[in-house]
Amino acid sequence: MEKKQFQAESKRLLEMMINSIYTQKEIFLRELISNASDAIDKIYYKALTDSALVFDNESYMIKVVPDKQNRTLTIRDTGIGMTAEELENNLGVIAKSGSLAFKKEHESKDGHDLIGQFGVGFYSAFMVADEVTVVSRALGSDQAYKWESTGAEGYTIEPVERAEVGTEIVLKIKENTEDESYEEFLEPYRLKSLVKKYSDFIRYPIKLDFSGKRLKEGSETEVEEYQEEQVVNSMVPIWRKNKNELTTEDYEKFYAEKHYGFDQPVKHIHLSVEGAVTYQAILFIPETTPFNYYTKEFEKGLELYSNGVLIMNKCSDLLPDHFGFVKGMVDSDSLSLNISREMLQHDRQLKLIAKNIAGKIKSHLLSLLKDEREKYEKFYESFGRQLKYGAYSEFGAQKDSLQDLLLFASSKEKKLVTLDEYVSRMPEDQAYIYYATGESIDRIDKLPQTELVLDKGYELLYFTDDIDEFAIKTLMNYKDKQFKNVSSGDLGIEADEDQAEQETQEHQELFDHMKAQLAGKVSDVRASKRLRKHPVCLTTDGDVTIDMEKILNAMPNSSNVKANKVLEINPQHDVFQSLKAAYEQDKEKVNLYTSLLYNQALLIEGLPVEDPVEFTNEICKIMV
Ligand SMILES: Nc1ncnc2c1ncn2[C@@H]1O[C@H](COP(=O)(O)OP(=O)(O)OP(=O)(O)O)[C@@H](O)[C@H]1O
Repeated sequence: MEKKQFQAESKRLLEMMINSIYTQKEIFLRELISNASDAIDKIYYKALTDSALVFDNESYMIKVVPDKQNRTLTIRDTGIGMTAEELENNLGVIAKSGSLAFKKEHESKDGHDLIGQFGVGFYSAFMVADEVTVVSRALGSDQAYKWESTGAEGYTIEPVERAEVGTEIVLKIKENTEDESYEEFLEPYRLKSLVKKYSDFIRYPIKLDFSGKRLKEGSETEVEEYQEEQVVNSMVPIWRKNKNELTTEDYEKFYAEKHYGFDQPVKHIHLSVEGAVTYQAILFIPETTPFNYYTKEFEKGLELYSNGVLIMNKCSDLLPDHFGFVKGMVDSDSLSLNISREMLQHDRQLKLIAKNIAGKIKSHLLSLLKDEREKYEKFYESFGRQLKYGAYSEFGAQKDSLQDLLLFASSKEKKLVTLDEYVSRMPEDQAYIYYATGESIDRIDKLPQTELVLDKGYELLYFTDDIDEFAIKTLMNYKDKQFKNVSSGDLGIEADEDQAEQETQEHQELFDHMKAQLAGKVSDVRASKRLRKHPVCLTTDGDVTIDMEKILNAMPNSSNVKANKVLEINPQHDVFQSLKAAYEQDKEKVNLYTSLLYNQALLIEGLPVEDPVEFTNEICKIMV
């Protein structure tokens, strides 16, 4: 029999294919199953226009048969088959896709879209096989043909007998090497898991035989041998089903089966979008943070399917960072895939899908916040920090779309509130949105700086997360109301300003004396407008607050940021009377008091005293 040579380009291409196009050997099964599914689809198409042909779903299937003894793996289908000419053209010429030609001839409009388009998938078989044999009988023909090849050397075609229409591809699986085990492709359970991974939603049943030993039904000791055929794929993708037919349990089951997480998602979003882009998606908002979520190891992304076949496990381009917690999948037929299907060629479609998805996620989160507050708060506990970080990063590029999703603890009923809730109940005379920073709500409540704002009956937001103040500084304002740290120089509460200024002027000499003593530590000492019961506190002038100073300086490579600190003294407090008296009689005592008051203010702020030994000595001095 004459051995035909692959065309010269084909020969090179085949070598390239076997060695470099695909990164994973296991995808050969996906490619062969996709071809088998295409071949069945082609009968379906023909039946649409040929009344003599009846397409009844029952008769069509794909069977995968491993044979360990002969070291072969067979993929058999009941599809349209190939004539000798088609075998020659489709399998003898690499990069020639019979499926693409067929697709052009039969424009599909009903979702039965063929998968093949490049004319290379078949050759991935040579990644795991030394020899590939294809026996095929075309629809409408009595004669079958056998195509056989051991790779780059060429192929033979000869007539053979085959009872049914369809194709059978037999792979002679390679011997194991030191680094590679090919044998795994002869294990039914491994094959099943590959079908589940890549081809679960192929429309036709994919069958595999399983055999082994098991306990006889009803008996606890008697063992029997069994052999059974199982359909291993789910066939109908849940995302192609009508939302009305699905229950929350169906979605939760899908979430668990797909190993998206061990938790129960707080919400699922089922999308079926048609228009500028066409895609289906099922997205989940998880409840709990994956253990590595806030680390570099975490990889965001959605599963990407094209025509029901898995293309990419984690397509990160589909999700913006601030929604990186979302799990799920997208299936679109309108993507341009590259030859190995491992990458997307033009990302215009993908960008459109990603933008569309981000909008949908946002609107679903907003409706969760509005209609199911408790669930939203649960979600926010896990991923709120991500949203705040999203508002802050990229110089606030996303702040407008994220600000309404933010929640902060508030002094009113000690609950989480949205910025909108805060602003909508602000009294008319309140000019700013007030917040205080600290380690915990308890600590903040004890801060002297909060006294005036709370006395006024204004609501206070508690910022206990490092990112809070940075996020809010990026927002700058919300509904035209600026944010104001209760420790900032000017609180915008008018009534007390004049009096404080008067007091500062009255005692200017004393304050100047104290300021000179604290040179390099504080930029000013003045009478406080905000203190009620406490004698002293630290505030800041300018943009950098004490908390920001702490956070920025704790970062690696910090550039030693300094907040402009101001020591505020409460002129109504008894301590101030002692200070005044000392200033008139004993300057040394003033210095001692100044140092003590400054160190107290540091402690209240949660900052370390600069010289603890000196500080305790000073306390002893006033005790004796
Ligand atoms: N099981 C099969 N039954 C019928 N025809 C087949 C079968 N397998 C392959 N073919 C034919 O061989 C052609 C080449 O297959 P191959 O997998 O190389 O490329 P493809 O499926 O067209 O494109 P892709 O590279 O995108 O998978 C197919 O287009 C199809 O016409």
